Amino acid sequence: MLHIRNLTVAYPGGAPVLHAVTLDLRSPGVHALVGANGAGKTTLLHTLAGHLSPATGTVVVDDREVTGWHPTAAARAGVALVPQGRQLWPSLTVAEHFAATRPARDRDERWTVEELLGLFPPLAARMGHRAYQLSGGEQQMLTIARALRTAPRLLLADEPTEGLAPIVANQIITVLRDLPARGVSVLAALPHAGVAAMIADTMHVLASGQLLGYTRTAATVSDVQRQHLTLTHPGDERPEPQQ
Ligand SMILES: Nc1ncnc2c1ncn2[C@@H]1O[C@H](COP(=O)(O)OP(=O)(O)OP(=O)(O)O)[C@@H](O)[C@H]1O
Repeated sequence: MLHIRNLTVAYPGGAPVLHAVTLDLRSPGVHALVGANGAGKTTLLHTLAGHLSPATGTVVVDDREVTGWHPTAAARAGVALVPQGRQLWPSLTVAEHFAATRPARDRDERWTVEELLGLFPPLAARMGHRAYQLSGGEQQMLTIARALRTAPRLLLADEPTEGLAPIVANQIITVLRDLPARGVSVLAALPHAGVAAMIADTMHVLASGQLLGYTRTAATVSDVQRQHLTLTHPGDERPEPQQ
């Protein structure tokens, strides 16, 4: 599904912020990228979505090498980004967001507006409202719905519950959890193992630009935190094999 090999990424004029990241997601599902602020989660998702080109390494999605592709080409390969901070078009209505976004690939898959409103019922009453008039939760729903409109097979979600009230965060989590059953896998960047444990089948731990290993969420949250702490100590690094 997704195979990342030795990915090193730097911003222009800067030192690398991702160091030889290797990650395999072989099974459809919800996968979490867990790490503290500045660990490199956003950088990795933006590289996968084609917004950044790696200095070295490769990215393969469904047997197609997409390394360094333009974002529209990555979208055609079935990758969609739900960016941190939402980045909606403030003056466009919900309906106009849907109208302006089309499936990116020659695939049979389609998310109709009705299906998207079924996932996010609060948006149904807001079709004529502009993005800036929506609540934070509604904006996040629209951001995810807009990404799904491109008919992805892999949804990259950058801190999808950030800043949301618990009840709204739970609505978002429920939708993300159900997406694999509808043919969409999820890679979600999350700062806390607790939320990751609610969402994900596997957690991949990123620290200071290095991917340290993964754990299944069957482990308790405290196990994950202990493993993270252990793994972040040089000399104690014994990453589990990547899935
Ligand atoms: N546009 C940029 N130019 C230069 N450096 C950047 C840029 N964006 C991020 N960085 C740096 O890259 C490193 C990784 O940042 P990144 O945003 O990927 O981490 P993150 O894990 O997503 O953290 P956060 O949760 O705070 O977004 C940080 O040191 C950050 O300062």
